[in-house]
Amino acid sequence: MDNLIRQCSFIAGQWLPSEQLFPVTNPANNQTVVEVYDAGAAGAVTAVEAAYSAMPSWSKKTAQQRADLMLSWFALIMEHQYELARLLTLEQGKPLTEAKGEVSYGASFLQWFAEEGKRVYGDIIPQTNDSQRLLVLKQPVGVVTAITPWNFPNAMIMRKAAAALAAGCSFVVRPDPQTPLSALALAALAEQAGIPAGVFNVIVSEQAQAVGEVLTTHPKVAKFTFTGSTQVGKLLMSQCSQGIKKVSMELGGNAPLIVFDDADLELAVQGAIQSKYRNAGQTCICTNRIYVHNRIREQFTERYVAAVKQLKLGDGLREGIDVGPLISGKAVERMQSLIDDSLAMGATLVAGGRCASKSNFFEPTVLTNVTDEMPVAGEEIFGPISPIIGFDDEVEVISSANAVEVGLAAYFYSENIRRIWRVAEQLAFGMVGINDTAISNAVAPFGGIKQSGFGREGSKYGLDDYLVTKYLCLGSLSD
Ligand SMILES: NC(=O)c1ccc[n+]([C@@H]2O[C@H](COP(=O)([O-])OP(=O)(O)OC[C@H]3O[C@@H](n4cnc5c(N)ncnc54)[C@H](O)[C@@H]3O)[C@@H](O)[C@H]2O)c1
Ligand SMILES: O=C[C@H](O)CS(=O)(=O)O
Repeated sequence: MDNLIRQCSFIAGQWLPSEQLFPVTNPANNQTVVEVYDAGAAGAVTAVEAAYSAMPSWSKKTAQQRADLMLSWFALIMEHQYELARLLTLEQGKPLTEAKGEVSYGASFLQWFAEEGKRVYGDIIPQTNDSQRLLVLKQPVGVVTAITPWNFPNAMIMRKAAAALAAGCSFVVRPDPQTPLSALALAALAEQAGIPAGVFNVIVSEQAQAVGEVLTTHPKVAKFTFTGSTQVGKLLMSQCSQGIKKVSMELGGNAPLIVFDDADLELAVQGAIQSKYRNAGQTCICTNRIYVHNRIREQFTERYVAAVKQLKLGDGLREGIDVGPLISGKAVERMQSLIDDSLAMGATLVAGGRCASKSNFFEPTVLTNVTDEMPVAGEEIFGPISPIIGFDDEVEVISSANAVEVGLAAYFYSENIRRIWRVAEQLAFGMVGINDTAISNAVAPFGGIKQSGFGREGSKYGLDDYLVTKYLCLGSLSD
């Protein structure tokens, strides 16, 4: 067995087995990779208690001492980048090149927040009378719990854990049970790096609701952070309200990609392909709707379809694969119904559109003559389908782009600087890619508005969610 594969939850620096095992399967062949122990709600309680006990000594360390340990962890992750990537592809399916990218992207948050943690400044406020001195302290919020999704089983954890640890908080995460191996491997490397027991804990369990209850309501939890669907985010947010936990939510998206008639067409085609088919379309910021000005729609579609047909579909462990399997048979069925519904409503299938029998491999698909009324435009696809929608007018297309309940990422292509500023300022999204779709970066604030959630991960804003502001009023100082 690879030396980074673990089968037990990591709690208080211990690998804890349990009574119940469940399989982790490879979506490329539905074979069991390994069985893991289900820690259940009891394990979650033990982890929260362990994080609570670890908090005082961890928060008392200097920012430099925490940074040194975080950078040791960073170094071990990068040293084991290939092993971590292979494990990620085995459990999630993405091509190895993408998995390696995810591992280094996740690790970059350790590097970034190791430094940011050393710049958590307070304030001295000019006093309004001579007998008082007014100060502001920033302090760690306390025990942080997290629930993360299967589509980025490494980076979605590191994007939270790095900020929490840098702020002086201890951390408990429950990864999606379809993809727990990456989280457990990260825990093994945290242990090797000398991250103290109880500071970073991983709970593996299929009991989503029961574990979620603990992580959102336990009295010793100060903050909860979630990455996942808007639907589940709403439920978990309501659970957090019982104890008024500090909350951050990274939820669903429905990204428009607008190609204006003054766009660099080749740039737009390549950017749309990258954004649409990364992780087989299973990312929160994947292009979900492609709006193309009618004057260039035929040209764009021809080039785009030709590029889509070049994409290689297959097992992510194989060389030269561009698109891996979807996470499950359920995801395949959803793609098929989105396509069937769209065709029934007048869309045209011009590439792909089916799945190799009894597998999770869904062909990269392109639909044209799509309208905003079709589910494939209104819903988050989370798969390898490109809906192309024509438009004539800038005002009309901005209104269409914004006419969704979510607001995570948006993209557009134009070579006109006046249009760039006009459109960028009117798009109702947390992040906007302009003539580029590779926008994710630890130094930049990642997050959405509307029903895509709140809070920002990465950037100089990323620590705010893990700190509390305390006002000190030092009085009776005058003689
Ligand atoms: N904004 C972001 O940064 C971001 C990143 C990745 C994914 N996402 C979103 O996540 C969704 C896809 O991921 P998913 O299918 O894993 O989402 P999901 O909401 O179904 O699951 C997310 C996590 O929540 C857990 N969960 C599900 N129901 C729960 C419950 N009742 N109580 C406690 N935990 C529960 C799941 O096991 C998983 O670990 C998409 O909507 C995507 O846009 C957003
Ligand atoms: O799926 C959502 C992720 O946040 C995408 S990325 O890893 O930040 O690009």
